[in-house]
Amino acid sequence: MSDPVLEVRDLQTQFPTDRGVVKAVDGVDLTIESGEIVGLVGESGSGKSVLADSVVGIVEEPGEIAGGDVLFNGESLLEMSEAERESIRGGNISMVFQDPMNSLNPTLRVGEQIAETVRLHQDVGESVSLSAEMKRKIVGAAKNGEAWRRAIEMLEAVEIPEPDARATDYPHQFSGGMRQRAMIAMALSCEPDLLVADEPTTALDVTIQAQILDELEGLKDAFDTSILLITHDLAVVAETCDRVNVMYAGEIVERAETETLFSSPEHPYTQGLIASTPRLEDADRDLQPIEGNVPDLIDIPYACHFAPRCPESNRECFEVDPEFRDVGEPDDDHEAACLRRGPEGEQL
Ligand SMILES: Nc1ncnc2c1ncn2[C@@H]1O[C@H](COP(=O)(O)OP(=O)(O)OP(=O)(O)O)[C@@H](O)[C@H]1O
Ligand code: NI
Repeated sequence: MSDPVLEVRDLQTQFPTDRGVVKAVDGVDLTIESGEIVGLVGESGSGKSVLADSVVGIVEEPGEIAGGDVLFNGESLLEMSEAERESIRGGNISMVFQDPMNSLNPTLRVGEQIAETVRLHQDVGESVSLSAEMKRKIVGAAKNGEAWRRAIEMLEAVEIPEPDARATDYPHQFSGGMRQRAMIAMALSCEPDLLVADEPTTALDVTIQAQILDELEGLKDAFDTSILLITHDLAVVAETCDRVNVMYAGEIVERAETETLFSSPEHPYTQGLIASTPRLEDADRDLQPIEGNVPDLIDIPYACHFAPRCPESNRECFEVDPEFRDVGEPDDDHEAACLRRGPEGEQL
């Protein structure tokens, strides 16, 4: 089997502060195989964005990766020279954010920005990973020597109506949904192997959100891009992802295929998240919020970070670090890090 597109190993990302070291990512493992959409879900403050930033190499100073590794197509991003990392960031890994205004330049026409990305990052003639149809279009555009043409094709690919005309608009002339599409177009214009999308639809209304997620799935196939999709919205995960990682207070606590995770969640935190989420199947059921809050990530003094909020925790949970164990059906590839779960006899 080929290397996974992304392999995060025992990653630690920390921020020194006056009050102590914030361990925002505290020993995370995460893998994305080629062609997968993998969800990363968890409450606000659990470390999802810091994990995403670590993967893309844009952790804000004075934050730093204090341990572990990030492998991209089998190669350590942390061992590369800054120049090599830059080149990967420019072409092989792209990121989209919640607020497209952070990525779009307000003073440049949308088409120009995408064309600029095309010019900077890619020799279009060498593109190999696209679907035949997309390739015909794009290579066709390249033959005309027109990054601009390609920018329009990209806008068309993300279903911006009248892309020829809209390419000459400035970002503020686009609706929120169109800006988000434009940003996705820009991110995909360099044909990345991996797209890291941090809450890409959170600011949008539900209908537009659903359309964009649909498109993202289509684009994943057309461009052969794997996606790490970060959200605190379980409904988004349920609709879009192949597999899900649940993150809590700097750690991954459960991972499974999406269907499995929703039909038989194992970790008490995941169960709590699902029980507190309104937009899943049986909308009528009573919502049960998880009591308490995500802890301050400085020096959490107990072993399982969820123990104080967990309805099932006992003394061991505060004292013994929970390792990942297989849970659920034997062939399910379903793991949870909870002392109270796992094979009979191993549970505390
Ligand atoms: N620059 C920073 N300096 C200090 N602490 C930080 C910094 N950036 C993030 N953190 C801390 O890291 C923790 C994780 O934050 P992060 O933004 O990754 O959470 P999140 O899961 O993405 O939440 P949300 O769903 O609200 O986006 C938080 O406790 C946050 O305060
Ligand atoms: Ni975030």
